[in-house]
Amino acid sequence: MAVKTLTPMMRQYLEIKEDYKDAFLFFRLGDFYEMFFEDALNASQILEITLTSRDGGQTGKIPMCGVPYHSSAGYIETLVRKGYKVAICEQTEDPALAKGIVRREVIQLITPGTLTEGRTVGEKSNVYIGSAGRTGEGEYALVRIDLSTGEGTATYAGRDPKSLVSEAEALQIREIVVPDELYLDLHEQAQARSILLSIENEEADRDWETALTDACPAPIRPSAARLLRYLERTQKRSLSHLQPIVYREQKSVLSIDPNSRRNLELVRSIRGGGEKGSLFWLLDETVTAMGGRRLKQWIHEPLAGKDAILERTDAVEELIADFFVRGEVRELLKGVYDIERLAGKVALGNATGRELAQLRRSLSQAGPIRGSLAASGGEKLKRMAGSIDPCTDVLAILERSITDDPPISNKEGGVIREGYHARLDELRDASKNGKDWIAALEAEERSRTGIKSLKIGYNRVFGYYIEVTKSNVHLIDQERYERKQTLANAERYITPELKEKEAIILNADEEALILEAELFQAVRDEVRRHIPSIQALADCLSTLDVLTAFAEVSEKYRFVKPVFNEGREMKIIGGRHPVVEKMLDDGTYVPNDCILDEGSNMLLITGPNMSGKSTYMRQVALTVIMAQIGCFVPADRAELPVTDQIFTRIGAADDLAGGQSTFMVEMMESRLALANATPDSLLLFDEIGRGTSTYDGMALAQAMMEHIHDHIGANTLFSTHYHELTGLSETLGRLKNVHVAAAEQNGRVIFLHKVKDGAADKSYGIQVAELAGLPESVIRRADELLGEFEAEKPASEPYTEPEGQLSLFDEAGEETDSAKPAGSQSGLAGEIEGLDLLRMTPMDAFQWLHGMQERLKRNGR
Ligand SMILES: Nc1ncnc2c1ncn2[C@@H]1O[C@H](COP(=O)(O)OP(=O)(O)OP(=O)(O)O)[C@@H](O)[C@H]1O
Repeated sequence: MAVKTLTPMMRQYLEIKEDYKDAFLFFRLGDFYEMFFEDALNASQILEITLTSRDGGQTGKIPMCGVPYHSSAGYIETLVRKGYKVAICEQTEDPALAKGIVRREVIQLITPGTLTEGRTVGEKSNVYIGSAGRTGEGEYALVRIDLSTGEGTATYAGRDPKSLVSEAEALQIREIVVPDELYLDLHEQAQARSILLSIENEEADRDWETALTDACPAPIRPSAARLLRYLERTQKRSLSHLQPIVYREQKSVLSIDPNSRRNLELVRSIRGGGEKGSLFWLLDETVTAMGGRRLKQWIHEPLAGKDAILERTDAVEELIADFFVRGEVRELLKGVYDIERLAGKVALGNATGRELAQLRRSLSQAGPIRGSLAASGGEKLKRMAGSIDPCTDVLAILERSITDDPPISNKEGGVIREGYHARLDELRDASKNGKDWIAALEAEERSRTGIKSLKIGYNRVFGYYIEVTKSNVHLIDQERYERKQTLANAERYITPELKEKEAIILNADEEALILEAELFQAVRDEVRRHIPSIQALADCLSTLDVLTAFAEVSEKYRFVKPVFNEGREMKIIGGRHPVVEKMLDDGTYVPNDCILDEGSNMLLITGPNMSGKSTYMRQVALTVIMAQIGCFVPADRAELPVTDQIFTRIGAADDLAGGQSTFMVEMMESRLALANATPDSLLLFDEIGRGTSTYDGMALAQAMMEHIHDHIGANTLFSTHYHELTGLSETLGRLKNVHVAAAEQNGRVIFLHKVKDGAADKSYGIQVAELAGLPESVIRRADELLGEFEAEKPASEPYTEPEGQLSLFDEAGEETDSAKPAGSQSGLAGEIEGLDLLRMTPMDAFQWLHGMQERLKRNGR
């Protein structure tokens, strides 16, 4: 484009746009933000606003669209939510004083990871911006910061792009800042998960001591530095509320891989995707937004150290015991606003008078909360009381300076309290006296002239005026009144005294507004100096909120305090799935025990479809997680080890977004578990291998169980429909069979949901299908076919006699007669034994099987 031929303003636009090519440039023009060229074409479509054009000088018409300044927030949010960036370009000098074109600058770049306000910024959710880098060792470092609250954490996140991006997704990161060289590596994965990648190659030159906690390892630091640089560059505001970034050492938390978090429905349910039905939903009895966010963080990162866990569970126990203190604390907490975000707003410079009043109200609750905890009998609660600093300095400043009920916006004044500043009081007095004088004048003029309808009004153009209807004009003193404006049926006048008072009032008002803005700014700056203590208080109160919520739910749902042992034994008596139990809501949930010990730490769970196998497995995982976030657990009694990692392979949440097939996801999750699990881990495998052919599936399932048994030794729950696998308990010493019981009544299956020792005897597949309402004809036919299959199959074939089937895989083979296929196939076992499976491809195996089948057919003839 021939830039020279453009108007000067469009040249200014293009110069600024040059630096923000990847963003929508909101260019301030009077009361509008305008967009031009491509931006206008795209935004008009996305935002469904009218596309117009503007004269661009010799270039002709330029596409343009705009949104009013006052309602811009919603439009900005829409664009950012959709993954775009918006650069806000303001006029940075007074148009009245500008020589030529008004100076304009981008004052903020709003991106998906830095959107701190708006409808869609959930109160109880964090908005994280992340930053990734690669360490010398080839591992990814992942740092995240919530700009609205100032908190930041850092971790290592695996070695491949997929694990990094899915970890970022699990950590609710919406945008990842990366250096150039990582962009291509991560691009595809990030796009699949709707995470924006932004490039930043420079590092911030902030004081590093304050940006990171000491524990943060050196390889992570460059990622943090780039993130801070990006924030400095895009926000162009004070970031003084950013707290030191805390390093999350993998060992200190119970690690749950992203798929497992999803599968276990920790913060979101799989069906529907909302919070309802998740563990968070069940436990969230917090009363502050900060508490809600803290609870989510805890659920994301349960603890893995006994002492740290006991700090929490002991406090919960004390809060349960002290009903009175708990009630009082919860009541007081209800008066606490989101001080963490309020502190963020103070730092970012956009806290209003009303928000400072909210901060004041919140701080005023801290003292009583501390008092209440201190008066309780509990040792932990007393200790918590000691760590609450109610920020009395800040409270005193706010009490002195801010009015009781400031208006939503600061524009009209009314924020600074009377008595706070002598000059402001004087000005307000002057204005008030002037207004009183005018009110008196109105009364006086009415009685003097006898015109009842005479009134004194005000508008911006003419200032104060005396208005008299036309029919009364003859009654006034024409000498004293100067006519200023004529309306349809009234005349407006001024008098010299009125103008004199007007000058006093307007000057006083104007000066008062300016002074008030200055005073407010000073108060805000003063508060800003105390941000670290406000954040410390926010930290204490959010923790307290979550602990009291734990006490509430634990009492309400009859949870018990878990006992942690030093070993790996797990003894859950009368355990329940807390969410399913709540959903049933009729007391029909059937509690079950789960005992894993030295002798048997692997359970192979069989039972009909719908009997409750997967619910049972999930309840064990949830019990472990609840215990390790410091909550009580849904059981009559629970003795638990401290688990270091949980891996699950539970169906339902297939990674279609990531472009994986069901079976592939299953295998990848299994690989993750087998590669990373330790003896202290908990593994849950729900129907492994069902995504492929029966033999493949069964073979994989058995091989995995053997591997876990022989090489990992972790507590493991394995559910299966392959009854053939139940014989494995004979060879794997620590594997125990259990089944979820069902009964049959009049040909119909009845689910008992009770977990019992031993393997299930029947699968009831067809009965369950009948329950699901499959057409009767199909059910009848299936029954018929089942009868045929069972009758046709020789004793040695799968499905009829578990032991027989199993022996096909049995190394020894010759132990049972049934292992030897009948008659002429007597060499089969030997041949199978001779196969070098590790060197065979699936195709080889298939061909071998095919050949074998051909032989059998020939022999049969
Ligand atoms: N202990 C229990 N008490 C009461 N109801 C239960 C219990 N366990 C499970 N249920 C109910 O049974 C339903 C099916 O449970 P679940 O999905 O765990 O079965 P499953 O055996 O894994 O089934 P499938 O093999 O078909 O996947 C659950 O939705 C729940 O409503």
